[in-house]
Amino acid sequence: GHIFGGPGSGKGTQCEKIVAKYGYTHLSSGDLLRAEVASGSERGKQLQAIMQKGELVPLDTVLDMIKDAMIAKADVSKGYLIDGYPREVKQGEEFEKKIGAPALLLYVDAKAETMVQRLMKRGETSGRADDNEETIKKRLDLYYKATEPVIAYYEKRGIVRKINSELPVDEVFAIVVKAIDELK
Ligand SMILES: Nc1nc2c(ncn2[C@@H]2O[C@H](COP(=O)(O)OP(=O)(O)OP(=O)(O)O)[C@@H](O)[C@H]2O)c(=O)[nH]1
Ligand SMILES: O=c1ccn([C@@H]2O[C@H](COP(=O)(O)OP(=O)(O)O)[C@@H](O)[C@H]2O)c(=O)[nH]1
Ligand SMILES: [Mg+2]
Repeated sequence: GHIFGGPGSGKGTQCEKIVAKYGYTHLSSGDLLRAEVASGSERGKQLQAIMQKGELVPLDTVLDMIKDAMIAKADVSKGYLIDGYPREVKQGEEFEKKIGAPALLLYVDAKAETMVQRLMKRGETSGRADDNEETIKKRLDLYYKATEPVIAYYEKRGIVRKINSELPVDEVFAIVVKAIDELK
């Protein structure tokens, strides 16, 4: 399945707990991109510039990275948990064409104000170049403009489970567990 939500909504936090309980293969598109940046490659340098501005990396680049990572884990995987993807409707369409439809979309939802607060706090220690006020604002704008419409696309298939991530982490996780177990 996919886990979906705005910047700082708690995707990464919930993914860690889901992986510990269910053993799914966690693939975060943001983490894959940051790994490429950390490698110091030419492509990494281009990605770094885009991410620092809070813009979206071209669709094919991200999809290829996810696909390669899925293939690399295919023989040991109990299922995939894809974090922070798709970021726009077109990406969702391409994912379905090249890989397949997700079984579930966990939509962790928090208020804009909450997300900004969490990211500012995370920025004190994360070392992430995009956890600063200016970039956070751009990531949020882009989220509402380009990413949120993805929900409507999947809602038509009845696979969206919306979860209020304003609650404490463990309460959010209890709802996540229910959504996953209902599916099994
Ligand atoms: N109160 C509360 N805080 C949370 C919850 N989930 C995450 N946080 C805090 O919010 C911050 C951001 O959470 P992440 O899990 O990194 O958010 P993310 O959605 O992965 O964000 P990106 O990496 O920017 O995509 C973290 O530093 C957490 O401590 C939650 O359910 N409740
Ligand atoms: O599928 C993706 C995932 C991430 N990004 C880029 O990577 C950054 C960080 O993404 P992440 O999911 O880690 O954090 P979020 O934007 O949700 O705070 C984004 O702002 C984008 O620039 C992207 O372009 N496509
Ligand atoms: Mg994250």
